[in-house]
Amino acid sequence: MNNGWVLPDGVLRDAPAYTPRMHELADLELLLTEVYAPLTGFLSRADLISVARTGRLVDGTAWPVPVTLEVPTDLLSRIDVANPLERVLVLTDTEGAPVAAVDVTEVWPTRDGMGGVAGVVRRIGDTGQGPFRRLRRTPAEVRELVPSGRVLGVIVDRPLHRPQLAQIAHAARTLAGHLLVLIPVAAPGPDGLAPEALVRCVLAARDRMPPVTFVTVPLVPHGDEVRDALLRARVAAAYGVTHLLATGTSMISGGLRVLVPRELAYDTRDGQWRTRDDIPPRHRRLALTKTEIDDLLDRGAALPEWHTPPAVAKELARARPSRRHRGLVVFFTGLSGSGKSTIARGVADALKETGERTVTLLDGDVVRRHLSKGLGFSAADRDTNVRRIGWVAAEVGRHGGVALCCPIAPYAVSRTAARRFATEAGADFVLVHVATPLEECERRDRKGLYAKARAGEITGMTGIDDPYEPPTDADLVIDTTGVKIGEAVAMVLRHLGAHGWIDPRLA
Ligand SMILES: Nc1ncnc2c1ncn2[C@@H]1O[C@H](COP(=O)(O)OS(=O)(=O)O)[C@@H](OP(=O)(O)O)[C@H]1O
Ligand SMILES: Nc1ncnc2c1ncn2[C@@H]1O[C@H](COP(=O)(O)OP(=O)(O)O)[C@@H](O)[C@H]1O
Repeated sequence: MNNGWVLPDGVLRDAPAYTPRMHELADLELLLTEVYAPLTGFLSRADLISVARTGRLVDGTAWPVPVTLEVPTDLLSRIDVANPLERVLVLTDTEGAPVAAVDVTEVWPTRDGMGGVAGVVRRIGDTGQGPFRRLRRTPAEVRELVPSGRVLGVIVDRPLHRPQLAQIAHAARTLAGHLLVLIPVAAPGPDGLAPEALVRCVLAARDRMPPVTFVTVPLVPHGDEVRDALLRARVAAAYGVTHLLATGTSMISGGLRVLVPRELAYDTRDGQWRTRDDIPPRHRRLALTKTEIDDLLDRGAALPEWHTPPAVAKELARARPSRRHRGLVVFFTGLSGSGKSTIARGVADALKETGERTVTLLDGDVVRRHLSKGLGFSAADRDTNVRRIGWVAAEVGRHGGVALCCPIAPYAVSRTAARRFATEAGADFVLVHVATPLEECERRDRKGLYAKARAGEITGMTGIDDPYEPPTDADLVIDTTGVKIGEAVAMVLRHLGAHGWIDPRLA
């Protein structure tokens, strides 16, 4: 898309550059590939107000969601909207490679240090690489691939098991149309599956589908269920879908015809999936719920073949390995001297002795000497320190290892970030609050820091004159006062064993 907009190279070279946030990059790609047509850029303030009020742009075109770009104000100070040669903003991908230029026609303050930007976008570079990139087809490419006639669209944001596959096959047969499967990939799906894992699961069901074309779409929710459903329908229509298969509870069509599938159940008499009410109760097996499926996967049990094609089950088991094989971050938080390192070391030793898991210990001193070298104890530095630890721990978890982290981690936001990093990496996260009270930590005062802080020789000591926010989301709380070290370690091992992360006999 270049919108007839030609610029001298020098203008692009000197223009300020910015990497938008993930959801903005997703919108950008949909603008550039004309999936969002007739939109050609990020919306103006007047359009945003109009969309919020009426679901229409100022010119009356129906448009369901805000499509916005926010940029730091210091970059905006280099933009002069009155001068076409000085109002160009270059947008780069997460690696910093230029993707698009915005012809900025309006800017306005949004929140502290950030401003909204409106303007037409033009592609100036590739949107880059990524798994399954070849499936990011443009509407024009899809139209080439799909035979003329009716097109049944299904937006697949969860793995397909036999009941959904039977619904799709039935709808395609009824419609006598080609099947177009759209897979949203900009962010983890509602089941928390990484996009590439979702695509693998969907492709694994390919031979159970009627003739089909797959497209991955960088579609992210914009925060309103009804409007997002309208957007999905619009996007489907842009790809040439004529009929949309309703999934979940959403029956919103946005002008498309919608097919509402019946609830199917498994008939044990002949192994067919058919309308639930057509099967006598004693021969009827209902589809497994998400909780039942997760529970089977967590325990490493095979998903039953009557419910899930083996190829899909295999991909799901890879995406969500049993807890005994899944990455795990055990994150200890508490005051200095509460016992975090001592307990973590005991847990590490126990795991190393059995050899059942690989262990990385991200201990305070070592971390501060290497990973966080140069950081101090200001709020910002502590936050950076904890996020770095959380990031590294998540990478350990991504590869199936156990990471044990023991920073004070006084701030809830930093701990929440660490939890998010782990979850996004497909690992589990256990927060252990070592809740030994200050008096006991101070009594231990292994490094003499509390005494120094009381004497006023040092400042900013956690618990004395620096804050500690006790967690409200701890999975395990241990006060080590009067507790033997071995018992505190055993409490953690028991918790890990009871929830399936390690052999319960280890405790
Ligand atoms: N001002 C101040 N406040 C708290 N702690 C201090 C401070 N200055 C140095 N130390 C020593 O540093 C250790 C804590 O570092 P952390 O990396 O765990 O802290 S944080 O999570 O970044 O807040 C901690 O060690 P541990 O006792 O092993 O926790 C302290 O001994
Ligand atoms: N049940 C217990 N668990 C852990 N540490 C204990 C326990 N009882 C006494 N301690 C002592 O408390 C101190 C805790 O120090 P450390 O593990 O370095 O704390 P932190 O890492 O939280 O700063 C150690 O000297 C340890 O021997």
